[in-house]
Amino acid sequence: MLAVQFGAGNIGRGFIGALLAQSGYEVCFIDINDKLVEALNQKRSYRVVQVGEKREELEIERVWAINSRTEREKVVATIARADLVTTAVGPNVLPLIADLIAEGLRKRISETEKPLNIIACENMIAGSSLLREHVYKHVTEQEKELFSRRFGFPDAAVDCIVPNQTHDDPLTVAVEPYHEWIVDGTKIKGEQPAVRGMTCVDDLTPYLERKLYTVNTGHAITAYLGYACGYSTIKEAIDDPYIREIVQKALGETGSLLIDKYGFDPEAHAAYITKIIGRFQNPNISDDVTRVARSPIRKLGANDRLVGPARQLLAQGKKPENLALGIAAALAYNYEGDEEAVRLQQTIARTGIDGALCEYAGLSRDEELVQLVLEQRRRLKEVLASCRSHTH
Ligand SMILES: NC(=O)c1ccc[n+]([C@@H]2O[C@H](COP(=O)([O-])OP(=O)(O)OC[C@H]3O[C@@H](n4cnc5c(N)ncnc54)[C@H](O)[C@@H]3O)[C@@H](O)[C@H]2O)c1
Ligand SMILES: O=P(O)(O)OC[C@@H](O)[C@@H](O)[C@H](O)[C@H](O)CO
Repeated sequence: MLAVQFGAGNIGRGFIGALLAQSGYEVCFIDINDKLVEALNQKRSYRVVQVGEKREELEIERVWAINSRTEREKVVATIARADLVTTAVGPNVLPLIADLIAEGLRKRISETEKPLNIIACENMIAGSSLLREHVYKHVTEQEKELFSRRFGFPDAAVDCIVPNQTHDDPLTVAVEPYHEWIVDGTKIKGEQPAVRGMTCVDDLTPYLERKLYTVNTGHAITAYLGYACGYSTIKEAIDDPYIREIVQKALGETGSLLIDKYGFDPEAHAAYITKIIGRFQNPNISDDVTRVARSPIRKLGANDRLVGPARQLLAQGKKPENLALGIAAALAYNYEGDEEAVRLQQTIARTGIDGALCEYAGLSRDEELVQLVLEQRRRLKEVLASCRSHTH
């Protein structure tokens, strides 16, 4: 069995590629990073280190790579004979790989009738559906019909914290021991892929929203408040009782939404939140706040981890003050090493906070959430004055 994994980065190697290889797939990584591609082809294996209470090392074998910048034909031919295609490249990159996938699927149709599933493992709502839309921009109406019968684009939720790596060996990747991979089983074409650790469900939305609006909401607020308070890592930030309290309250807000919408058991959900905060505190992982805070414009998107739940709560007549504080902190994110942060600050300088929320979060100036965020900006100043890094 052959799996094609777009993205040989942190989650690509540390989680998706590792599970695929452990399930008996030969894994072909597609990436544009010359160093990674060369190293994978030279070594044909890499090490995954699970760092929890216990440390466990796994050698991931039968892997190789193709550089999609220089070897397009090879990528197309490999997709044509693959048994599964997955991606972990970042939501903004999905449109950039769509033409290559379309070409690969076109070639496949000329060679075999076997169905194929393409699963985008990105932190977003309906990532595979979005990838399908982009792929369909590169095919004819007639091809679309055949593609729809033959190729599945099941959406997925993936959860495993994989920080930026700092080993001498460019392929070794340290990951947390926790992981979850849930796929929309109703959109799979042909047989369900046999992947260890992957669960197929009939209704993905509750799982996807639970993950994005708990793990990623909490993570983002920790990162933006942590950055504002001068912390470097997620652990340092969440260990500040002031920040932890706000994160806990924000997750109480998203929790009330999720319990209401999907009927999750309140006690089980409270335990889920506790577990997640414990994951942020993992002493064996050093996760930079700037990794978790990356791409603030994407993270301020209308359905993303901050604005998505905040808008839904307001529609229910609730006032998500802590989410709004998180949004205010995201808007204050001015890290110069992040291209989106720089653009966000330029937009704010030109149009104000409300202008930026209209442009990036799809809000209108008179919307309640905009007012709430403006109010919470004042509270942000108090937080900065009270957090431990400033009081010590
Ligand atoms: N790291 C995590 O903890 C984690 C967990 C769950 C989900 N995710 C999601 O997985 C995705 C990737 O995150 P990551 O942390 O692994 O990022 P990363 O930057 O470590 O990896 C992304 C990889 O994609 C490659 N890439 C970029 N453009 C490409 C292109 N045009 N074609 C092929 N490859 C290309 C990069 O070179 C890089 O190796 C994101 O959507 C992220 O939200 C990450
Ligand atoms: O990958 P992003 O930029 O959407 O979000 C940053 C982190 O919150 C994210 O990568 C988490 O580590 C991951 O989603 C945990 O499952």
